Amino acid sequence: MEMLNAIILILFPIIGFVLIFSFPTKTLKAKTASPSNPTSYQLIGSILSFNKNRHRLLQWYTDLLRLSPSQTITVDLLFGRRTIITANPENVEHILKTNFYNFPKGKPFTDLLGDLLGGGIFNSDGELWSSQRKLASHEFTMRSLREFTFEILREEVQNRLIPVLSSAVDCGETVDFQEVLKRFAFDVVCKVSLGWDPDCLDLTRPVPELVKAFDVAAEISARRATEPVYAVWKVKRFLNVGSEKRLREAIKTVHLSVSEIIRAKKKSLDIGGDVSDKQDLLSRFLAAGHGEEAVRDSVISFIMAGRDTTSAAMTWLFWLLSQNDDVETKILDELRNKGSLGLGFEDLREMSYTKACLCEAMRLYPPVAWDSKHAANDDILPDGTPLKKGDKVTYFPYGMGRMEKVWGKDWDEFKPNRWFEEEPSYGTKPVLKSVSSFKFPVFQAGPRVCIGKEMAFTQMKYVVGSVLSRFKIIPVCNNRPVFVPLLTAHMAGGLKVKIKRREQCDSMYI
Ligand code: HEM
Repeated sequence: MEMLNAIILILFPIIGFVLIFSFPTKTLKAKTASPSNPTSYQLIGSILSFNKNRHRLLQWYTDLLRLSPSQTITVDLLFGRRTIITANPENVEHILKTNFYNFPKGKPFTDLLGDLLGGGIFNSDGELWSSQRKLASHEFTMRSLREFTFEILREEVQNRLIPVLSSAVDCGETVDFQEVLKRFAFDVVCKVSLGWDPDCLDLTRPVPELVKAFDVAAEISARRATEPVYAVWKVKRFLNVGSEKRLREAIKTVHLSVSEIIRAKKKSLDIGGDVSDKQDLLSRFLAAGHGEEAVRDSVISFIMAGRDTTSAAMTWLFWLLSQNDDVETKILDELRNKGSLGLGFEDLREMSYTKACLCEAMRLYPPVAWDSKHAANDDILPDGTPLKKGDKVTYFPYGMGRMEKVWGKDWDEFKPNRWFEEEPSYGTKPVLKSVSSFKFPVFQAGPRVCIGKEMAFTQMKYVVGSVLSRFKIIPVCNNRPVFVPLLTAHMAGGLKVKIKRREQCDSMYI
């Protein structure tokens, strides 16, 4: 086996080199728009251009989409799957809603995450997806889940997040705020999904093995998609070498740990258990009679979907606020009118300015930068772009948030006011605009819209409000941070900050 590994490892780059350089490649070529010709740009055979831009795909695609008359491009790579990338809201509506059944995630996508997520809701199509969606949607509309989640948030913020930040103030430490928010979100999503507390917000303790395993598994699974030749990761997986070997080990840790938690939960449910033990998603799925493996896949999907998304959005918002004092002051004004005993559920509903800030941060830095489906049959997008069965079709929230045609000339400004019907003025209750989810598909849209959207806003408003009313967050470095996409986006190198206590803290709330 060792010998075989060595032979393939030597042969693979050679074969790759020959494949890439033995075919003529063309650089970007614009097609003239006409009714019979799609109004999209086409990149033909340009594996070299792809490779050259591999480290800056977000920017490359965004620039090309701006040049395209209908904000749609077609990438045709030699040996690769044809990919259509769109930032056009009408196309997005067609893909995510109007012709939803023609755009499943598809096997090429579910293969990438299949080892980790199995047939969980996040990684399935058809009947397998639909039955999980029905059950989960039912649970997510239940008041009991909302109350349970809010209680978890309150505990995690009051007993862990605030003390961690207070101690950083007292010691004058520099803190990686992205890491703090990630650990916070992991605790919350595990408590909601599994009824299990990983207790990882304590920065003095090493990151728990399960958290590390989730990080490794998510990162390597996502990197599979960026291999220029799709088969590379499959060969590595077959041989169990390199990153695929690390992935296999990480997935084993995740599966074993979650299975152990499920067995313990089943035992506690069998013997009656405490009622508070039964409010998490795991207990709800077990009560619905699903098998152990199906439940395991489902809860892992929820953890994956809910763990880094909220922390990514908040990390970027805190950075944007540090650059926009006037916006931060307006959030503080909104908080000033809230009760003295901490934020309540009703207070959160009224925090429309904070919600606008979150939306504006996610417009520029969406936690899920792009997302792909695969055409089940030939089709034509509303802008005239033809699709063949099997084509990869990507809608692109990152590019959409940066299109003048979608957001106007001031698209690059951080302007929460754009989310209101009218400029909010002091003393009046601002009304949020209803913005099409196909223009802002940060939570996806249509039948597969993010199931945790409301939970996410509750969590983010609660954290932003609780932190800002007590502390000023000051980045130690003034450079613009780098946005890294992967499965969920993050800030390269984290967000290193100093934290100051606000003087008026006591007069706001505890
Ligand atoms: C800012 C926070 C969040 C953002 C931006 C976000 C975004 C998204 C997006 C873009 C999708 C579609 C992904 C795809 O189909 O490939 C999705 C799906 C999903 N999200 Fe979220 N999400 C967030 C928070 C959460 C939270 C907190 C949870 C739950 C704990 C959650 C649960 C899910 C689930 C279960 C799905 C799969 C839905 C389905 O396929 O039917 N999300 N989310």
